[in-house]
Amino acid sequence: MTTPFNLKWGILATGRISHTFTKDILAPPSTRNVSDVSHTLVAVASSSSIDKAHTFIKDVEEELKTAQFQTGPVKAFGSYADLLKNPEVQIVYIGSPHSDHYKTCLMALKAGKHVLCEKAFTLNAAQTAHLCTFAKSQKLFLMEAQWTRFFPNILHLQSLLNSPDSPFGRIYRAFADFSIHVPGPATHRLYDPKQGGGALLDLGVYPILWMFILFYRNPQNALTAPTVTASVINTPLTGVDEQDIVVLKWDKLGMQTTCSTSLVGRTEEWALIVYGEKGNLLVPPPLSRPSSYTVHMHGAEPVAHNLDIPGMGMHWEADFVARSIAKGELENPIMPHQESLEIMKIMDEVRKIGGVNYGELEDLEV
Ligand SMILES: NC(=O)C1=CN([C@@H]2O[C@H](COP(=O)(O)OP(=O)(O)OC[C@H]3O[C@@H](n4cnc5c(N)ncnc54)[C@H](OP(=O)(O)O)[C@@H]3O)[C@@H](O)[C@H]2O)C=CC1
Ligand SMILES: O=C1OC[C@@H](O)[C@H](O)[C@H]1O
Repeated sequence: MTTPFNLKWGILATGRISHTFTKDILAPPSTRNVSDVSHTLVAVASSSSIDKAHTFIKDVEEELKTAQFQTGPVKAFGSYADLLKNPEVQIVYIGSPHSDHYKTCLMALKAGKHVLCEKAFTLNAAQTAHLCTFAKSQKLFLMEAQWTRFFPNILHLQSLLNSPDSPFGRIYRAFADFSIHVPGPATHRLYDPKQGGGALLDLGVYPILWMFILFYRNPQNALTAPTVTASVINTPLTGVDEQDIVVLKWDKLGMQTTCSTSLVGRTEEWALIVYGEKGNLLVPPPLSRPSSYTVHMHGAEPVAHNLDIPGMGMHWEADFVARSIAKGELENPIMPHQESLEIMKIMDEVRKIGGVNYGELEDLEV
């Protein structure tokens, strides 16, 4: 048996999702039948206090100990810049708010680190384009953490729907929705324009990315971006988008898809319905991590397929990142730069229609 490629991670930001991601990547790869790659946590940084980094490490270690997982010595830092000076760190995971992604990605790339950055990648397409070009010029790996794309069953669905012999036949249309119910307060990350708040960047990215999973790569679509129309309602609380309805028209496929998202009135029952000539595909909420999908062929009983997800399921994207880095790839073919850019362009268009902008945070710092 060959030794697995081990990737050494630094975590930037000690919030909710960094915690989930860190626990997932430290679960033994054997728990998900993986043997070619493994992950080590070498450092954690908080932008606000070194105590938060220490607490984060302690909490993760405590939780993993209970499950009898092992971590090695982990260094704590009180600033992102300090962690980036650590030569042991090969890649950073960025779990800060949307408004911080561009600045921190750029800083990490300038420090010579590979980067996996949470969704939404940046505040706008120009920032994404700049990061992708810069990462390539530095020969560094860069990826937006669209983790849902890496679930084995979702990769299976992707190839099924994009195959010339798709069991669903011609697809007529599809509806996807990711809505939750968080009616405030104005200081909440989702409402705060200084953190890149609003439904679209946080949740609306998922219905759009599902349409990319299912349709963008269809051979007949020839990697053509859809045209976009949208309707947006902004919240009186802070002016960011509370509700977005986005219609994507895929001319080469002769179909259109609806993507909706809202911070109030959460999705019930089905989050995605794909209507096909021979049958329908139904996916329950949340679209970030559905626990099953149902195939309902016309004239037959619906068949539910459960997704077996150890932990939260964020390790799968990390495994693919490790494989890319082991091979010297600068982007991963499952989540390539071009798709992040196309999705960001769609969201730019929607924000333009809704008049939502983040002021100087949208500038390009170089
Ligand atoms: N993939 C997924 O399923 C999910 C992804 N996300 C994404 O993760 C990111 C963070 O979300 P989440 O973890 O819920 O957010 P949290 O508010 O829980 O954590 C964000 C962390 O970012 C750091 N930070 C850096 N700059 C700022 C700033 N200006 N204001 C506030 N915090 C800052 C802070 O850590 P410190 O002080 O230590 O630097 C903070 O704890 C977002 O991009 C979001 O879209 C969120 C939830 C689920
Ligand atoms: O990515 C996400 O998925 C789950 C949501 O609850 C969260 O707000 C969002 O950031």
